[in-house]
Amino acid sequence: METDTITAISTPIGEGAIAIVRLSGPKAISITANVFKGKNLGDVASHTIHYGKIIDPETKEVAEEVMVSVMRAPKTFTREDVVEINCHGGMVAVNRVLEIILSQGARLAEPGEFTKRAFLHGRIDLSQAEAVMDLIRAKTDKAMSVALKQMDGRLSALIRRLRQDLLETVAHVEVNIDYPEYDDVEEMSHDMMRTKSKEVYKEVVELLQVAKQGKILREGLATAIIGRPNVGKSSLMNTLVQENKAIVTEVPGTTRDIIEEYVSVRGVPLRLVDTAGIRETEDIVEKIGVERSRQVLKESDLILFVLNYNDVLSEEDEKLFKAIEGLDYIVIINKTDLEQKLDLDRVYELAAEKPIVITSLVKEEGVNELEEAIAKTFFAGDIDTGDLTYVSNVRHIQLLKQAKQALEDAMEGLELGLPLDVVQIDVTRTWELLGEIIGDTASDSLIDQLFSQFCLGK
Ligand SMILES: Nc1nc2c(c(=O)[nH]1)N(C=O)[C@@H](CNc1ccc(C(=O)N[C@@H](CCC(=O)O)C(=O)O)cc1)CN2
Ligand SMILES: Nc1nc2c(ncn2[C@@H]2O[C@H](COP(=O)(O)OP(=O)(O)OP(=O)(O)O)[C@@H](O)[C@H]2O)c(=O)[nH]1
Repeated sequence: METDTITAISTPIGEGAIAIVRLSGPKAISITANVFKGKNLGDVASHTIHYGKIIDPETKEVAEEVMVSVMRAPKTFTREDVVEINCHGGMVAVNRVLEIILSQGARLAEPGEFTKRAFLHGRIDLSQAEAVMDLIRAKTDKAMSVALKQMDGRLSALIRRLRQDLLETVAHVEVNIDYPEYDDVEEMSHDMMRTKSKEVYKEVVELLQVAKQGKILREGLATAIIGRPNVGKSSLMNTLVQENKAIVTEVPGTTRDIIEEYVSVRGVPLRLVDTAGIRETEDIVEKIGVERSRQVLKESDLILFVLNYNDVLSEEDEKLFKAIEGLDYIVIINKTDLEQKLDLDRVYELAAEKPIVITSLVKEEGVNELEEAIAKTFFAGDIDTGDLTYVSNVRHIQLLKQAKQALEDAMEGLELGLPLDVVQIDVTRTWELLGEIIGDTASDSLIDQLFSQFCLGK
């Protein structure tokens, strides 16, 4: 059965200068040629662009004035024939072209289907495809550089090398199982398995060590600003936003509007989530109690707890300290331009080892110190996306954790002197888990699910 030719609008919905209808598949060129008035697209060289008009096959009228790019397999995004019709921006014109293309036998692409074809045809692996999505969603420079490196195949190359090592070990052991009469082979295999497992283990642990940072760079730290009424929470939010504004996204929620402000503090993306829920944290403890407040606040990666220098420590403040015990938080003592009423000794006692920053937001004092404290909470020193391979995707982190466990099992088995064919099960399992990251051992349903999260037209 011939592969379908798929099509979609690959530019964002709404008005723009130009909008692109993309086609991929064996009939991409002939379908377009059927409705294109201009050069015969069947004859043009690959990777060339042509001016012409799209003709409505029913009315024979000109539907759009366009530029058409023709790219022939296999050197294309999907490794199939690809055509891109550049239309005038505006939804009516592009939709009309899309409908005409659909009427000629192309089918509407599913979300992520172009990228999925690139994956199925081996141009990119699964982790690279996921990085394409990350790149689109990147909110800060650092997040983008992590995604670009993953797209480049850096993580893939590392994973492939580890899998190759494991495979060789397993192959070695297989030989041993086939020829059990040679004692020294048994011992050699044992040693090799131990050495290799340890080596791979070390690299998996290293990947996981920076993964927390990778995830932060990719998703941003969900940050809550809490404190009693009037302590300066909004002022703090405004200060951080004005100084570090990255991108504002308004996500119209179904029940209520959530406004997310992304700020980049020394390269650390903070997602300041300003929801009704979090704004209410001022009296959240009163309303729902310490334990439940804690459950709510646990959703945040970072809590900025603001206190008033000009007011005594209240029972409410003490309760808030209880609610955030053990979470990542920074205490901000604000309004230091006013008279001291706050019992600082008590604050230091309650905050224990957590960073405390003194600010006067009206005077713009202490903001630098606060930014430094934020950066230091998650990254020792400056963030360097240079040489490290950051795993940032939750799915990859999950798989690496499982691989780490399987390797621990293997190493324990070796210590206990279990037979090699038993230990080998754990090593093979590690090999499979790592393969899932790049898609070599991923199931069809997982692949479908991952690509369906992509945007339409990508
Ligand atoms: N117009 C347009 N712009 C775009 C894209 C696109 O599909 N169309 N891209 C879509 O994301 C991105 C570019 N990514 C691409 C990645 C690979 C190939 C590609 O054809 N690769 C071939 C060979 C390339 C060559 O060496 O000539 C290959 O790897 O075999 C094309 C685009 C961003 N800009
Ligand atoms: N003197 C002084 N006033 C400040 C400082 N920071 C904020 N304020 C003032 O304190 C008042 C309350 O500040 P907000 O930022 O609205 O405080 P909030 O915690 O968001 O208040 P609620 O929304 O009521 O919970 C405003 O009048 C601010 O101008 C400061 O460092 N010194």
